[in-house]
Amino acid sequence: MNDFCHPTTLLPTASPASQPLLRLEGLGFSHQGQTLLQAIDLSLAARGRTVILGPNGAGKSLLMRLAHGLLTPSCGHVRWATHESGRPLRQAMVFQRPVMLRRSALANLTYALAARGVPWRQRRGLAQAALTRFGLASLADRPARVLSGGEQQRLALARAWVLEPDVLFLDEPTSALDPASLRAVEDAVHAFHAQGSRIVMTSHDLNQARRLADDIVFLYEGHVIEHTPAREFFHAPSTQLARGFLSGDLLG
Ligand SMILES: Nc1ncnc2c1ncn2[C@@H]1O[C@H](COP(=O)(O)OP(=O)(O)OP(=O)(O)O)[C@@H](O)[C@H]1O
Repeated sequence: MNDFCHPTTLLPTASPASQPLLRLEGLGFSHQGQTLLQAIDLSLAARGRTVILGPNGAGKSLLMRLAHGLLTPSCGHVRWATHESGRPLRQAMVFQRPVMLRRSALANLTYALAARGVPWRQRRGLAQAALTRFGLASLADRPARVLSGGEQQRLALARAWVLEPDVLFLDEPTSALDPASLRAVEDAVHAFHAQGSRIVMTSHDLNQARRLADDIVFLYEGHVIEHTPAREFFHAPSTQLARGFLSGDLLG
């Protein structure tokens, strides 16, 4: 048992749809006796684009992985709303370094559709439409793993696109991309948002956060220091830590 939180179990119990989309309650994560995230209480509204900011090692990726269910919290609760029908929300995640199957670009998408239970007759058409949407139609038969970094990131976005996620997590999706690829990713974020996906992402690019965010979660040393509308965060951060971070004084 950790000494930084009360013993508890993960209860990913669905909340009524009228509740916030996601609630993190007393969330903590420790590893080998080291506390990496502590007492995270966070509520995300049903719509919008949240950008998680903070210095290197603050716990941004950990927070997203816990929310997405890739990691189990040491304590606290992750509570997702559901659809009115009771069906769980569909989630997808795009990583800094795309994880591609050893198959063609097209097959990476049809495989994801199969895993989602989409009938095989529909898979190829949906996959081709998504490749076209992301400017990858001419690369459909190329092995996904030989694509360039920017192409792979667009393929990862296309793979998320075909799954029509209610929630899309993006973990530093544009680091190591050139300006054109960065622009393509940001356009995709707008497109996902416009078609109803809830966006939760991390970034080290403050200009990108200004362009994309509706609200900012500012993390420091495993704690949520601020969660405020983006305009407020950038114009009048309420903590010294956030001011230091924005002025470049706070190094990771
Ligand atoms: N699965 C894991 N198990 C144990 N420790 C982890 C795990 N993932 C990350 N950590 C550790 O947790 C701390 C926070 O890592 P995290 O990747 O969340 O930081 P970050 O804020 O995303 O940093 P960066 O901006 O450098 O990507 C680091 O010390 C890291 O080594």
